[in-house]
Amino acid sequence: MWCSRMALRGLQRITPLALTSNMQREMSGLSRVYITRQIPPEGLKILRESGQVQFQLWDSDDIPVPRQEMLEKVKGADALLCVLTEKIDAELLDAAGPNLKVISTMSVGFDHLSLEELKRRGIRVGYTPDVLTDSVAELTVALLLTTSRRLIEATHEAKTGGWGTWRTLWLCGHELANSTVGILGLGRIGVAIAERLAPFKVKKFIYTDVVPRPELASMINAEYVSFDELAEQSDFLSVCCALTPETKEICNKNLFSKMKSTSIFINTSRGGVVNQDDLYEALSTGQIAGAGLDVTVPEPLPISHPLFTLKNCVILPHIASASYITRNAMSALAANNLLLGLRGEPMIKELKL
Ligand SMILES: O=C(O)C(=O)CO
Repeated sequence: MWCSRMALRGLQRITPLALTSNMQREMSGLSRVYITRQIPPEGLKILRESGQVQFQLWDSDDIPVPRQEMLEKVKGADALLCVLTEKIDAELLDAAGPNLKVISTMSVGFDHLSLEELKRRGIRVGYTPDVLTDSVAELTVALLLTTSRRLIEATHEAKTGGWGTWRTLWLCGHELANSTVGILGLGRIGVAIAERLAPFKVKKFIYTDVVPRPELASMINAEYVSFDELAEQSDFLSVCCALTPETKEICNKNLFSKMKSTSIFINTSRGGVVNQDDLYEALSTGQIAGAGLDVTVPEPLPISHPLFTLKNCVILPHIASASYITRNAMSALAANNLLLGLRGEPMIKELKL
């Protein structure tokens, strides 16, 4: 059902069957929005109270909207609010039709959006950077320590009888003190991770990117190095770059073969930047010491996947931004971007296409 503020208060029932969507829109004066997921309450509240839109949503957080359902439901919409599991491509934009003016994604990543198509059609795109930086940086540090200090293995041993006497080299890991931490793709999140790691007495931060980022680098005293130098020198390598055609599977056997056998690889960006077969090889042969992944291809990673068999690989189910505050902030920002976009005003966070 399309829900406007009035309808939600039970003052008005939408929608006489004989009217086309354009007629309904013109009569109500409200823009039509399709929301592809049950998003956290802050965003829904903003949309409801705006008096600007009527919306219809896929009312589940547990199952993504089936593609066919979405293709039908977007017909005639003025705006879509989506999450990262929905592919917004030419087929979907065709299904939505010419009224569609705004896509607002509740994510900082935008690899699920066909940007060329959106640009060609003059559709504006909102996204949600910044509000999730703290949460993602925090989780990255947690994952890094969990992997490097082998916490999952350790709790498993403690629970299952593997805890014998105190042993001199049992469950030894790698420490951050005096280490070199490398960041692949320096942006807000990379800086926030480094700021949190610095108090662990990291010796040096290095980074690589398409071009040097002196302003960001100066915040964490990081040195710009080549891709190969990053691989060779990092004791901990944290992937923070966006997934683009250029970064697809950039972490492959070429990178892993240059890393130290004591190095820890961490990925909280997108699974697609890693060649998982090459990573499995590097982990299982001891080419690198361990990997912590919050993101994989596909998601969810099938439980039969070989990476799950490795003790030195910690896999999380894409939860880097999963704190109540952050997810509500993302939801609110996505709603506000959408409303501003529909009014033809600058969004709070808009992708430059
Ligand atoms: O916002 C994103 O892009 C995410 O991956 C959510 O953590």
